[in-house]
Amino acid sequence: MTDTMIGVIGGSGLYQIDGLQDAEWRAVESPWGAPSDEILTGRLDGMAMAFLPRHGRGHVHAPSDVPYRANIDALKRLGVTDVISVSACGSFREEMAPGDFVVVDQFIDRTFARAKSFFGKGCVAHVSVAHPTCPRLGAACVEAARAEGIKVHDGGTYLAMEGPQFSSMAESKMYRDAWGADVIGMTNMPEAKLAREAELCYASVAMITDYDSWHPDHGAVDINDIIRILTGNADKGRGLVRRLPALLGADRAPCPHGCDRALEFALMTAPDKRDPDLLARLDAVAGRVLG
Ligand SMILES: CSC[C@H]1O[C@H](OP(=O)(O)O)[C@H](O)[C@@H]1O
Ligand SMILES: Nc1ncnc2[nH]cnc12
Repeated sequence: MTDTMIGVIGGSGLYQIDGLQDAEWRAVESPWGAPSDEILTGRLDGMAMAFLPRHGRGHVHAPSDVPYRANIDALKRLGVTDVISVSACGSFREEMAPGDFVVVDQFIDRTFARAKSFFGKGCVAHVSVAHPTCPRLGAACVEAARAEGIKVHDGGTYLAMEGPQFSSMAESKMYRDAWGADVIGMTNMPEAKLAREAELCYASVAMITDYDSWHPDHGAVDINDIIRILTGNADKGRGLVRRLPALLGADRAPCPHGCDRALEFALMTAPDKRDPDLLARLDAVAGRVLG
């Protein structure tokens, strides 16, 4: 058993959470660069928690510029075991309406301008992302959302696009009709892949703000509409987070899905061929298997 520590990555419209005891914004250094912002640490119902605004307070980082590796490394360094990613997204499904939440369980990664791995030359590793989110953590998010009275969809495929522009109508229809995506956003990749490499359980709570551009009765995505929905959603997101300590419990059994052991058989580079500089940077992410 280890102690559960929840890390929340707040997306657009969620730049802080309230109600933490001993709350303190802390600068966390990472060998992967500076995280998006300081990290708010504290305790919620006795459980350690860390909150990091993905775009920084004041929304300074564009989706392509979010320091995803530094963010995940910094959370791991603080002792986080379970990451809840909160994001705004567009919907490809009539029944997934603005204001609803989706606990995402699959991704299509269309991003192309981001560093996607902690590993590489000098320490190659291949982890599985067949099931990129943690079912145990996702189930807790669904339960927390229902307890808060939020309309939540249990499962959905999130298409991660590069942005920062929204999709054309042709792209939107292709993602929906040909590719079967349910929602679209710009940030959950490579975040989810990096969390897996760092052996962190990861769940994605997507808050629907719009119908992207496929819907015949809705026009193009309008940022003003998104902000209006986000303002209403932020409190719902905070309510969901407040319920998690009671649902997850302080004593953390090993993840039944193996998220916390993802690197067990992943390292390929022979020990004598490993790059000491890269190994030093991997101290938090892969210390368990690198020794
Ligand atoms: C404010 S609309 C576009 C912006 O919102 C989403 O951000 P996040 O996932 O951090 O909530 C989307 O991915 C875009 O970055
Ligand atoms: N339609 C959309 N496409 C990409 N990211 C989004 N974030 C919120 N709505 C979005």
